[in-house]
Amino acid sequence: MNSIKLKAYAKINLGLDVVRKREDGYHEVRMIMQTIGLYDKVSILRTNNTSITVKTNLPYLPTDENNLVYKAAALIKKTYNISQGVHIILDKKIPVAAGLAGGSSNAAAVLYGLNRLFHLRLPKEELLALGLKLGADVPYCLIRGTALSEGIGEKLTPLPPFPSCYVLIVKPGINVSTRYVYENLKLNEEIDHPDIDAILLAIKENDLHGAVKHFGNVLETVTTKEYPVIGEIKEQLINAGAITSLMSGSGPTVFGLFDSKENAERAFYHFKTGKLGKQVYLTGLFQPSLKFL
Ligand SMILES: C[C@](O)(CO)[C@H](O)COP(=O)(O)OP(=O)(O)OC[C@H]1O[C@@H](n2ccc(N)nc2=O)[C@H](O)[C@@H]1O
Ligand SMILES: Nc1ncnc2c1ncn2[C@@H]1O[C@H](COP(=O)(O)OP(=O)(O)OP(=O)(O)O)[C@@H](O)[C@H]1O
Repeated sequence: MNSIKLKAYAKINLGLDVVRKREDGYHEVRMIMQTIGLYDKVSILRTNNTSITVKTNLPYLPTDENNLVYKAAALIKKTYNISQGVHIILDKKIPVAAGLAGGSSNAAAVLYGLNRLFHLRLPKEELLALGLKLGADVPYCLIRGTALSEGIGEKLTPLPPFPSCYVLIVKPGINVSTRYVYENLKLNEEIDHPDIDAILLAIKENDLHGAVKHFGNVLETVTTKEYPVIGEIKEQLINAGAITSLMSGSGPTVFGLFDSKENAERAFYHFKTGKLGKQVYLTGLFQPSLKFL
């Protein structure tokens, strides 16, 4: 095999709670993760030289060692002493710096792909550990589906599939750095913590409406203050018939879940033709039948 083509899916956080700040600056989290149908295409080709080259459809993305796919390939090459080079073609559709783990998902695809291409036969634990070196969301992006994520994102517990629904993604035209959001989070008594255990219970009972009642993201306390557009999108999603609306990850993307196709399509049209959403996608949940790991 000389090449491999993969789909790298985006995630949303159905619940995001921060338990405490660790001494190293990272935060201990409890999150419910969900893969959605929006994906980037990642093609990896073995070459006749020793270098890593990256090509992407987005001119503003780095193609050097600052791209997470480059980092993932370099990590594999160095760790397993591989001299052969690779060329990676990245066709991006997932909004960048959006809270949808686009870069992390691309990196996970490269780890998985190179494990296959170079016949490394790495055990799951080893791939997950390599993933964590690249970013807190990368291990989850290898597992995919519905999962509980704890620690800084490395303690993963697969969950039963979240009940089926429509997902509307609305990203306003602002960029938010994950690091900035965590650094500015104030964990005081005023913070409203989502009830992650109640969401877990509802998922086990396949209770869509029961689950969404408990959704919440503590990182909104940082971003909605600074960017009121996030709150406006959340409100408009509810007015358009969403059964819940929430910011994903560190934002600024907001998602709405719908139990009716008609409402979801009407809301899609509303945001597509409106001013608040720069990038708008109507998709669904993605439950992989074939897991990366
Ligand atoms: C916001 C989420 O996307 C939710 O899924 C993740 O918690 C962030 O995952 P990520 O973007 O893969 O995070 P990394 O690339 O490892 O870290 C980016 C920055 O976020 C902060 N960070 C990240 C994860 C975490 N549990 N605590 C943190 O404080 C750190 O300051 C770090 O400098
Ligand atoms: N393959 C990649 N795809 C997207 N961004 C990348 C990639 N490699 C490096 N980056 C850089 O990483 C930054 C964050 O990108 P990304 O799209 O992964 O953020 P995110 O969706 O907020 O991730 P998360 O939800 O994990 O916080 C961007 O500023 C971008 O320049």
